[in-house]
Amino acid sequence: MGKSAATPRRKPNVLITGTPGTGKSSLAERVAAAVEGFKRIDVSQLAKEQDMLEEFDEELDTHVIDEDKVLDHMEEHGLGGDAGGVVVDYHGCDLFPERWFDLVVVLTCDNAVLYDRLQARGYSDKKIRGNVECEIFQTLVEEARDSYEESIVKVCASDTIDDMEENEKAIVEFVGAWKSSV
Ligand SMILES: Nc1ncnc2c1ncn2[C@@H]1O[C@H](COP(=O)(O)OP(=O)(O)OP(=O)(O)O)[C@@H](O)[C@H]1O
Repeated sequence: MGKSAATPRRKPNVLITGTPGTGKSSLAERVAAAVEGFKRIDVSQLAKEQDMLEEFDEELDTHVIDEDKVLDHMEEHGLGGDAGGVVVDYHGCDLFPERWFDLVVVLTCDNAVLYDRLQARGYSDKKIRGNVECEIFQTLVEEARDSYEESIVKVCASDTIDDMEENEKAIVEFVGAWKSSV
């Protein structure tokens, strides 16, 4: 993964996105554990903990986050300053300011593998179908490419534990190679 030094951040900020179940939380946890001083923000978890949820969306079978509140909170807690060193994971990417991130990793997964993972979570058939369709249509890949500069968007397979280890290694290397522009 190439280095981008367009910002004065001392450490890069990394966004991990992808369809639910592709492995964002698992990878973000590993990265945060592997890089000293790196902080993780799981956006869904944050919205729940800080009571920043809007109504329950019956159609999507999930809570909708209050984006304005979540973004303000994130800006104040690490994304707004020059320190950097935040790894964020969320199943969306077009809500965040483009300037926040130096690397955007989109995880993808084989449809059958994803189906099994979501079924193992006890999701309804409808919710599984919705998410697998999201993966088939490569919705998050397109959203990331529409929202961020092409050179910082990396699409990575996340089918196996080997993939996860490889993705972790690539992100850790990217962070290690980072040099601030000031
Ligand atoms: N690359 C992988 N290889 C094998 N299993 C994986 C991989 N990535 C994730 N898993 C497993 O798949 C399940 C879902 O992973 P995880 O919770 O990290 O996904 P997620 O993308 O963060 O989902 P959500 O958006 O719903 O939070 C977990 O049981 C995890 O252990």
